[in-house]
Amino acid sequence: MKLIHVAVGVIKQGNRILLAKRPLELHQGGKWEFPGGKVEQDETTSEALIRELKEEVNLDVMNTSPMMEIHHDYGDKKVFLDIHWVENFTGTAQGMEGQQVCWVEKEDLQQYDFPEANKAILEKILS
Ligand SMILES: Nc1nc2c([nH]c(=O)n2[C@H]2C[C@H](O)[C@@H](COP(=O)(O)OP(=O)(O)OP(=O)(O)O)O2)c(=O)[nH]1
Ligand SMILES: [Mg+2]
Repeated sequence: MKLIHVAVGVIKQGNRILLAKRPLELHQGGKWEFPGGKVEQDETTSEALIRELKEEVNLDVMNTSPMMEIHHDYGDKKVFLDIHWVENFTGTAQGMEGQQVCWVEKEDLQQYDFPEANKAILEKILS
């Protein structure tokens, strides 16, 4: 099975984290995610994340810093999530692909339905 390298951003503003809802037709559709997307050839994770966050949520990101890496097998798809913190950015978050986005207080994150692989990310954010 193909392994997909995904750049994922935990975007932080004060005590809040940005979430986006995955469109229903996509893999893991209908669940909440930390915005991001596939890393293309010849791109670093940070470059991919900066590109994706502009495309998906219209944020201009200055830099990112590595947070954790997760390998997960969904059965129909294997992912390598390369997760970075994003704290330096400008702009107002909006769902550029029609998806819902929202800023959520850290303490309220557990009320949202995430893909299975995200459990460890939540633990890290709350630790
Ligand atoms: N962006 C993001 N993806 C996640 C998270 N958790 C998680 O398991 N994933 C998985 C779901 C998808 O299989 C994959 C992300 O793929 P993607 O966003 O680049 O691709 P996509 O499904 O939107 O498809 P595409 O149209 O961009 O090709 O990683 C998360 O928190 N954020
Ligand atoms: Mg995406």
